[in-house]
Amino acid sequence: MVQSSVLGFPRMGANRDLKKANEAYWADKLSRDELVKEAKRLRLAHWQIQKDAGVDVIPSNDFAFYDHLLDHIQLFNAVPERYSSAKLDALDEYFAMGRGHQKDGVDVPSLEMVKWFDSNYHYVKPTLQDNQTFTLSSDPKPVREFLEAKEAGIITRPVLVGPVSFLHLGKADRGQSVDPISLISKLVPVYVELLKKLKEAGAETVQIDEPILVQDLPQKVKDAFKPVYEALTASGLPKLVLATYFGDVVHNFDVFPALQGVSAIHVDLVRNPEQLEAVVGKLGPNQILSAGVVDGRNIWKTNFKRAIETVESAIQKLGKDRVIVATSSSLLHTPHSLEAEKKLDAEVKDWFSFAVQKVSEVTVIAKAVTEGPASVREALEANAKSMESRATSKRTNNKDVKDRQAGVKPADLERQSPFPQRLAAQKTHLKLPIFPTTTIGSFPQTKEIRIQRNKFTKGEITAEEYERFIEKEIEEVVRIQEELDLDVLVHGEPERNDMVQYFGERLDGYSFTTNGWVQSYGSRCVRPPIVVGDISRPAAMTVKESKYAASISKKPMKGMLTGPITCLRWSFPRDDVHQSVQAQQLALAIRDEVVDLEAAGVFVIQIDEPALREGLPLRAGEEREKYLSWAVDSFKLSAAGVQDSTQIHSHFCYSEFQDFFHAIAALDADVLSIENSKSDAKLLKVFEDKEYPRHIGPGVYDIHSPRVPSQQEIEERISEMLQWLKPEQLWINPDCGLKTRQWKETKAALTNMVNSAKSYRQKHSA
Ligand SMILES: CN1c2c(nc(N)[nH]c2=O)NC[C@@H]1CNc1ccc(C(=O)N[C@@H](CCC(=O)N[C@@H](CCC(=O)N[C@@H](CCC(=O)O)C(=O)O)C(=O)O)C(=O)O)cc1
Ligand SMILES: N[C@@H](CCS)C(=O)O
Ligand SMILES: [Zn+2]
Repeated sequence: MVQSSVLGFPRMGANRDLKKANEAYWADKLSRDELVKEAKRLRLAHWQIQKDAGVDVIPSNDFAFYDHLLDHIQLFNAVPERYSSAKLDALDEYFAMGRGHQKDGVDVPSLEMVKWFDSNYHYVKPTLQDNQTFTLSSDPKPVREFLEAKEAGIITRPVLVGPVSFLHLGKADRGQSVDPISLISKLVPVYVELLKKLKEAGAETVQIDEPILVQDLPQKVKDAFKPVYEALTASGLPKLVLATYFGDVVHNFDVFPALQGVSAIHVDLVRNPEQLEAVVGKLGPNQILSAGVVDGRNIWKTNFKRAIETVESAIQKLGKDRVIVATSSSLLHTPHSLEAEKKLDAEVKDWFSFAVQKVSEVTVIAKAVTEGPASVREALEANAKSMESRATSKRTNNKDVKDRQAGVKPADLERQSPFPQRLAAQKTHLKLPIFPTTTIGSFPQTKEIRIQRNKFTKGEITAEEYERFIEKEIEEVVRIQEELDLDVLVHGEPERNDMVQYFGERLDGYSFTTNGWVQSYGSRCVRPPIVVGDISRPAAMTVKESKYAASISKKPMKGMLTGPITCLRWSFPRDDVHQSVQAQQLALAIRDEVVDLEAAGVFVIQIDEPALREGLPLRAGEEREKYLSWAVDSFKLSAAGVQDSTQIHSHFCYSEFQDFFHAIAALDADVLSIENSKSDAKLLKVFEDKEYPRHIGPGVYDIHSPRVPSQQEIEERISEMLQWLKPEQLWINPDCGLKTRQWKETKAALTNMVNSAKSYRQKHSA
């Protein structure tokens, strides 16, 4: 019999229940016990969904209050001393690492959070010390949750992040120089102890994720697999299913001999179906293939015919007992259920499948290959109809869009003049001081803003009433920025539910959901819009708000747009057309918006591209360069329609730009704002080394945490930056937008930031 399996289920619940519970707990509106109870309810509900659908292998320990890497940090007592010494309750210590803690005399910033591979999910980086030790927590979460499911009558397969990935995805703490992988021999005994405890609890099999196997790995990391998996596959421990996802493992086949002891290897056959044959050829004589054929990263219905063919071809070589049908990755990256979508157009709804539906898909495919297609004939016929409907839909063939794309010329990608001329024109036009201050766009999205938007969406207030409310918000944000004495103002983005969803809702070729939430980090969720056809802009999207904001202040107003790559990456893209085509369609739509903003009197325009980096193919090489070429072209096409005197900003909220610096430089943006407050300022050295000529605002404080940075702290940060950047180049801004913050901390932090800039201006003129 071919088993069906799910690698992980979304944690938030049908109605973002976990987000609501976490946030209520943080606001002292929910007790610890109530939060714990709610988490248990969600876990049980999610296991039950999978059990009811008939999934054979159901995961546990895929739940996390905040993030699963953070769970492992606490599980192995790899908690940096600044948190453990605060003597907080275990749950509060956990949240302190995730989001910082500034209460009752304890003041600790959060640990660094970075993108989970090429997804829009963020994980907390294991942050390691030179004298790092690991011990197993006294009440290990994976065991606790396994027993919880068992008590409910569900035997699960616990999921762990593997030790090699845990360390390789980590880093040395600030001021430490430890090479994370050198700690492997200290960590492995803790995994062994944990596996023993899981076995004692009744876990026969454990899923151990080693997703780094899809990346290029240094030899020493590859070498670590052998001793690790010898130890973890010793007798008396549960069987291991080693899971990889988001790429192919063929380039790491030299590691496979080290994995001979694991009972199964999971590979992503949605992303890289071509690896199937090679992987099958590399399996040991009894090893099982877990075939990831149901996409954990997108919302399209699985093409059953294609998936069944893939699984059948594995069965032909391995036999039915050595193949498992699985999701390609955890379903963490998909919304909970399509059932909640009452407003979706019926045509496109028929093309989609969210987590709950995907769970059923794995069971249908497993049944089809076990008992034959006749056993699921109805499901196969319905699926074939959906595939046919999508392939022949009018939505995907917009002649006007295609004609415009065909007419794009190389000159459309270039600004009128090189940077020095533009800079001169912008100086005259904008008259900014040295160390100019600005923010990244959004200001706090208060409860009141969300309530009003909700009322508008439900038709409880009119468009006019909502517009008036937004104008009032903009006016207030502008006044506050004037009081703070910022130099380049923003309108605050109060009208935007999300920086991508907002644009998706205004562009033709997109569909959007009412409840299709996906966790981005911690309690924060996004509702990615879905690209269902060719994209075009039926009308201006942001001009009204930016024009209004510009009209009520004498200071320069920065217009705020989301760039083509970010719009694409943070949407669910089409899988029937290359992403470069979708990006160019988006670029043309945004170009029109940029030109309209300039015509409306907005002469500083920021085109955010925070997703540019996460789109990088995971391995270096030709694919990466191809991606960067079309991605950079899309950005340039979106930005180049303006005069020299109009200043184009771009924003990236990450600091890992070394490996594609040439692409950042090629964007030719006049000003870049980047995340930097939580990384080593010496990362900025690359700007000096490469003699980067344009202006840069490395974030001077972290916006993910409610913590207020002191003026001294910000000045120290600026001083570090000035080791690598020229004063004339440096802008002073936070790491990212302020939408997740409260006003109180926002004003306090920006006051300190503006004062720091002023202090530097004085030092500079002295
Ligand atoms: C900058 N980042 C973004 C990423 N991806 C995006 N798509 N967008 C981003 O901004 N990736 C990287 C980073 C970090 N990520 C995030 C992600 C999400 C948030 C965030 O603040 N999310 C909000 C939801 C935002 C939103 O869409 N809000 C809507 C709906 C609000 C709502 O919940 N309404 C209620 C009713 C009103 C009420 O009573 O409150 C409801 O529907 O029940 C809106 O504003 O209209 C979140 O809350 O998680 C930040 C950074
Ligand atoms: N302009 C956006 C960028 C986020 S990456 C904001 O400020 O929220
Ligand atoms: Zn950002």
